[in-house]
Amino acid sequence: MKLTQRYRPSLALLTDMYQLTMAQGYWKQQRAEQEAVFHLYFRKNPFKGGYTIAAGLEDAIDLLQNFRFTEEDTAFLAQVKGSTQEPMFEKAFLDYLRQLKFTCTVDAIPEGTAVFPNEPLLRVQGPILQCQLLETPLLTILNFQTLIATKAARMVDAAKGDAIIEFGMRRAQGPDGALSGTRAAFVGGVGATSNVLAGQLYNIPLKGTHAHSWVMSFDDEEESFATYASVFPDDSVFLVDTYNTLEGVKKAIAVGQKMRGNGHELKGIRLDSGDLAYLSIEARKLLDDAGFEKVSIVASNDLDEYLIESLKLQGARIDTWGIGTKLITAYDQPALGGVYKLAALKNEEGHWDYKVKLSEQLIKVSTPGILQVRRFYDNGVLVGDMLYSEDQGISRPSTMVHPNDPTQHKSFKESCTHEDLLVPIFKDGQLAYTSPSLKDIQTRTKQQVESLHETYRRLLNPHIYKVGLEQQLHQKKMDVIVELRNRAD
Ligand SMILES: Nc1ncnc2c1ncn2[C@@H]1O[C@H](COP(=O)(O)OP(=O)(O)OP(=O)(O)O)[C@@H](O)[C@H]1O
Ligand SMILES: O=P(O)(O)OC[C@H]1O[C@H](OP(=O)(O)OP(=O)(O)O)[C@H](O)[C@@H]1O
Ligand SMILES: O=C(O)c1cccnc1
Repeated sequence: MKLTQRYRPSLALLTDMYQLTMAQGYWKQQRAEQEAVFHLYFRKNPFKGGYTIAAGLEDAIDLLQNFRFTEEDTAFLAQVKGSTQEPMFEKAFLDYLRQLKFTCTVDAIPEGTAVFPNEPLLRVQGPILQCQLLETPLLTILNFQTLIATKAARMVDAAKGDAIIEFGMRRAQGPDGALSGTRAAFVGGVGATSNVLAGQLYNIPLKGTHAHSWVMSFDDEEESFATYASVFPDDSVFLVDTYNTLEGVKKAIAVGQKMRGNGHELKGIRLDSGDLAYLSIEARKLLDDAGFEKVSIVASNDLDEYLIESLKLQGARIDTWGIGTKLITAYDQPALGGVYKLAALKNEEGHWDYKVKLSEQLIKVSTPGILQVRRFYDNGVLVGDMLYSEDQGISRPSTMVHPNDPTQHKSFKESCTHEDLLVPIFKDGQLAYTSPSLKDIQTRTKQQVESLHETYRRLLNPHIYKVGLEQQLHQKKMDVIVELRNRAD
């Protein structure tokens, strides 16, 4: 189900107040329709990782498609007061908002694509007033989902083909954190969720076991398993650690034998405490010795990609990883830090003026232009991304300049293929894109991660993937920086 169906048909007020005050400023200056280009990008991969997985575009599209100010929205804005108790917004401006139609052209990198710092995930071109209002909602959607999809992809990569179930709702940052977090976790590659509403809204497979309370509500642990099995004879995964884990496993086996006698098979056991390597190895022995080789071992308890990697190295016999807190809260990085920056503005002669936000450090100076990302592949493996401006084109197709050290260049072999990553989403306000199914997006994530060299995938000190600037773009950026610095002096 779409974002606007979930909350309200118009999400135009889902923005920061300053976007609206600036909007009124542009309108008053008769600059509301001045053509602008903004880019949404982040500056650092999250979790000290080597890559990021783009997510959230489908929700962003829904928001843009339904972008309009209703009577109710402008009525609310009409009664917002400034410090002198006068209305903040003029009636004529609110009338303007009321008749505003979304007319921007939007290009974006499809969900499930591996993306890197400083490249635009999304580009908005259109009247500056509209572009400006969209900054906050686009960031709120794309920052969070991209963050969670990346966390999930890292866990999926560490699990090396084992299933992951997302268990995070109870620890999520509120109901929307749980819903869009579960969606993004699925984009990142988890196979199922315990979140029933997300299952309904996004068609994500539902899975679950039972809690300690079930076992504790009986006088006898074995009876609790047997009773659960009588209710779900073909879908029983017993939580065995309420009292003594290995004794719990033996009781699960005893119930499994009775189930087998009735023509049913125990599906699994879950470990939720203690040394998960030792206990899973011992549990596996007990299960195998009793003829339950196919019973899977689910583990949970504050897991993340590092623990998955470590437990695997320790020889843990875990088949399915149940992950809650550290996935849904993006532990230990609570925000992606994506930004949305003005990059070009059309002047009165109809030419683009390039815009940059200066900073002491070159890495933090935004890249101006109407940017596109050209990705180069060597035999299907990603080898580098070149930012170029669509109005300038590309002068030296196979060489790019290091973004923070112009003395360094990177060249691509003649045999490399390439692809431009930003694809048309809206043309002059009209939708020009069909979102793939969530399952197809998940498949894309898997293929993208697999096409990254393993040095970018390792958890500790991964290699830095190269994102450079096309020659003319680099030159133009330097010219603009020099001009701005001269003006500022
Ligand atoms: N073999 C292991 N190597 C590294 N970490 C492990 C191993 N086994 C379990 N862990 C992790 O260590 C942490 C231990 O958690 P904790 O201190 O809560 O202990 P516990 O066994 O869960 O105790 P409690 O019964 O209080 O829940 C968890 O994050 C768990 O996933
Ligand atoms: O550990 P997480 O990655 O966050 O995964 C979710 C946790 O939620 C449940 O525990 P909770 O303590 O809420 O209840 P329970 O252990 O009594 O079932 C479950 O047993 C997991 O341990
Ligand atoms: O089904 C489970 O085992 C489950 C669901 C939510 C949280 N922890 C565990």
